[in-house]
Amino acid sequence: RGPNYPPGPRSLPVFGNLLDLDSANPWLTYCRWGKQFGDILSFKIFTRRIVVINSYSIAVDLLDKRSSIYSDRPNLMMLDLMGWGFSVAFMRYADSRRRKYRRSMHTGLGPPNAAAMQQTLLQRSDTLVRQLLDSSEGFQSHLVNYAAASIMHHTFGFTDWNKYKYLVHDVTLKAINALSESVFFGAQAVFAFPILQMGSLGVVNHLPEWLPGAGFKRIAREQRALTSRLQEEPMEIVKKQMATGIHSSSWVSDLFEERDSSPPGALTEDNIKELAANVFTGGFDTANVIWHLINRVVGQQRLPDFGDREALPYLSAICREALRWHPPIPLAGHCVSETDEYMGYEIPAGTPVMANIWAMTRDASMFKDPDRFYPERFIKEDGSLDESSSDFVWGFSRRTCPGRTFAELTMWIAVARILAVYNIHKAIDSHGREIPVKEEYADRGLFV
Ligand code: HEM
Repeated sequence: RGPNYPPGPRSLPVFGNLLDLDSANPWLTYCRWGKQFGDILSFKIFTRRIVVINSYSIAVDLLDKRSSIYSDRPNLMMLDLMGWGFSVAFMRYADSRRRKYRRSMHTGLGPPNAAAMQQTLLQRSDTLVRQLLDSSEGFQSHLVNYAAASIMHHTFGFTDWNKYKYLVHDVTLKAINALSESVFFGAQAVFAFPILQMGSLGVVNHLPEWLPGAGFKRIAREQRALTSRLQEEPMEIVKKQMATGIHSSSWVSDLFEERDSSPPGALTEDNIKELAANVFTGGFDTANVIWHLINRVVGQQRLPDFGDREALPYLSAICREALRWHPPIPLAGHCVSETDEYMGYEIPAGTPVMANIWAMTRDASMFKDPDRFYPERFIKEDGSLDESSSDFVWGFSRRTCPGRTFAELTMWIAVARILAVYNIHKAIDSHGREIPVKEEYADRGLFV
């Protein structure tokens, strides 16, 4: 008898449970298994065992309380080959850059830098509201552009969207889409490619490109070209602008100035480049949340700004509910770095552990009538906002989202201003009936 792993479905000899998975919505398969096997379960992709956590309380027990061993990520050679080695999201826990970058992101994108972020977002949301008036059909692309332009503005100081939008559409989004389409057909898919687990670069490099299944070499080459552009090009522009003294101050220009004054531990130029690329590639899911706005109108004489945030808890509740109802990252994949025991089960070192955030959002004991979009659930009896009950949508403990404050501000001001100016209602079909809003994932972000 093998070790006492968490229970799970029977698996086939070669594929394991690969064929059982709904590859577009694996969290739904995990929910189904959860009903059968409990809130902690395990299954196999080929020979690789994966643990899934379906409940918030178990996620807290393991990912929070034992975070020193549950904050790793799997070793994915393929990502390095594709040039994604800069990404904090994929970095191993012990990587010395990880803590440095997270600390710096907290300074640049967290509460300490709220005033600068708010300044940027007021300008960008103003543009968004105007663009929606010019052409409301392009609603979704306006939102993507708003999220991207805000990040570009804050990070690099690029205010002229038309001039720099190629960096988003021709470089960054292409890199993200290619990664999620060609390699990630579901977060667990990375575990499905045994080749991704291969610890040896040498082997990958020696496979001829024409070999069936070796198409990843071509993908990797194309990806490397894009990931290198997305790291180099904006940085070169900022450096040139700084050299000629015409730059607008930005997070990156501040980091360069800090580096030049050389305090101990300052980031190197390579660090700054990688850090900026993290932010640039991290922010796009924000747009999807705003997209899921539902019909509620706030009457205002003027456009709301950040000073109104305290006084408008219902707006914050709408943002919270949008994130709960449709979490942009439905699965957070951690990896356990030491063998652990939980509830009598063994979880061997190196096992990927998936937190099924989507399942937690549908837990009726935490959220009554969980499929209903109902912002009021976040308003307490005294009218104030319930601040914490859905924080898990930002992930867990040492790997929680470092872009949270930036994303929350980006969403809040866009939602506030759109609702202040426009009536939003459900689309109407040809018979004049409302088309219900479906909770579904149209495209796949990096983690989905
Ligand atoms: C609505 C918007 C967003 C949501 C819901 C979200 C949610 C998440 C979640 C669930 C994780 C995984 C946490 C875990 O593994 O436990 C994550 C990681 C991450 N997010 Fe976000 N995020 C959003 C926007 C952003 C933005 C705007 C940025 C950057 C500007 C960003 C940068 C990152 C990075 C770098 C990581 C990896 C952290 C690590 O592995 O240590 N995210 N995010």
